[in-house]
Amino acid sequence: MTERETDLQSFLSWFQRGGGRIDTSAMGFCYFSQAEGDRGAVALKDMPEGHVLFTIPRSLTLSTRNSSLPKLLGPRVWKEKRMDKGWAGLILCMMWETAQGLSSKWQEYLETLPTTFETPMFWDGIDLEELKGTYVVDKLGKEEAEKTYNETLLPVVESRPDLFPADSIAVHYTLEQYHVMGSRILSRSFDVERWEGEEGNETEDSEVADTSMGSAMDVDLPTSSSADNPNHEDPENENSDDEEEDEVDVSMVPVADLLNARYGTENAKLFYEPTELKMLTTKPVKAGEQIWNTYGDLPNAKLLRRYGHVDVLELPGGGKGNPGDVVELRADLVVSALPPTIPKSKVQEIIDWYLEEGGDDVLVFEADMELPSQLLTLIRLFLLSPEELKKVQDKGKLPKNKVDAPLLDIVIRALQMRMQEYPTSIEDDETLLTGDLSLKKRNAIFVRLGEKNILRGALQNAEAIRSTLAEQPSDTKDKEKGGNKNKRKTSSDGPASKKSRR
Ligand SMILES: C[S@@+](CC[C@H](N)C(=O)[O-])C[C@H]1O[C@@H](n2cnc3c(N)ncnc32)[C@H](O)[C@@H]1O
Repeated sequence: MTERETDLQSFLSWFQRGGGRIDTSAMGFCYFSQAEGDRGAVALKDMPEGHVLFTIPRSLTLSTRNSSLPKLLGPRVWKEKRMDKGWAGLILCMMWETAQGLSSKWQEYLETLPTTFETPMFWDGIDLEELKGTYVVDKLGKEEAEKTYNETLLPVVESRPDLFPADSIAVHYTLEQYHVMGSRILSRSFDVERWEGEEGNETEDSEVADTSMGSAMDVDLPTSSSADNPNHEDPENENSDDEEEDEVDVSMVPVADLLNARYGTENAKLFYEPTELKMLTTKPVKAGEQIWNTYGDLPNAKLLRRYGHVDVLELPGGGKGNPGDVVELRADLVVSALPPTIPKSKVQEIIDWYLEEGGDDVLVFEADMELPSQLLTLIRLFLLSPEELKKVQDKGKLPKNKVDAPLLDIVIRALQMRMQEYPTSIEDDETLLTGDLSLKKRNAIFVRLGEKNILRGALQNAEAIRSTLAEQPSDTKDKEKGGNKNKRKTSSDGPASKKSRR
């Protein structure tokens, strides 16, 4: 047995001693290549849907509810110091539990968690250059994380030398450790819904545990596999709804976090019960297949940013990539693509009104290459006459999609400008992928190539609609709505009710 295998075995023994149960006749853990996720689980026999692969006592999950640190600091201080907001509290608990060494209940678990990551958060400037054109770097949230560390976490640590001895600060409570713990949470935590009446829900402790902002994987009610508990976004970038925060504990869930995920392959999911969590198969699984959890079939940009890997599958239209890819187009780029004849003051007024009405500041193109309806709506607003615009504003309703040549010209210009944000072409990237590449570079190329392919498809779609319109008699041109009568499609859903959370 290699050293890594021995470590994994001793971790699994710890798990079982703590009350965790694994059906070892049905499932085993093994090592894949790093590009394929390192550790993972495989089925040892055929299993039907609903087979219990393993169970985890709630007491073995690591959260601000289960760690003793919040109680030692005191619930009032915990809240006052904003340890109940975002992930700072859980990060501090994980740091503190690590510092406790053998006396921490989770020592063996914490020792198995990664200390290095393939996520761009840890890349140097040269590697980050490979992501130019994607919005990944803008969303890393490194500065925000550093601010939270310096302004929120460190003052707590320095205020209680009895809990955080001075000589341990430089070892366990550093900024580097803060990023490591944050990355562990980002890539491995679960939103675990509280069970009604669970200890602490009505007591002072429940206030202590009211913390959560984001996590990696879903947990479902035992009775409903469709009742998704949607993932929050990362804490380093976004705020989540307080209501949702009240209902879940962001938790590190030993063993459940050993499962990898790949687009469209989920065959197991975590369900919660009053005292334990259960990993069940969600479809029949054959012996030898990998057990896949779901991370939500995310686009490669998000997978890379959160988890440090990308999904590369055969695509229906040929080539390889992630069918869940998307590309984002910022509304300010749409504004830059407008004809100079539209006065700046009008542009600003329209943008302000559009955002107030719930329009999105980022327009998302998906792999189906459809033109997002919000994009069409936004551009239409700029093309309305002052009278039409006033009518729309008086009604307080965004206009319906109407696709015509002036609108498509702007769409095409915006897409071309977006494409120019990438320093390399699609052909460059395809050639690069045939060579010998570092994992980081390969992953970055798949992210940007997936986005560019969508942009190219959307551009071709827009050009095709424009040509179809040009061929039509002039009296029918303006009547086309949303491209329905054209072969190529535009998206038909209305504007989102919330601004995008980036
Ligand atoms: C929840 S953990 C899964 C267990 C992990 N493989 C391990 O060795 O501990 C998530 C991490 O696994 C890796 N991973 C998961 N799915 C993957 C995939 N399809 N391809 C490559 N890496 C994957 C990524 O590094 C990700 O951050």
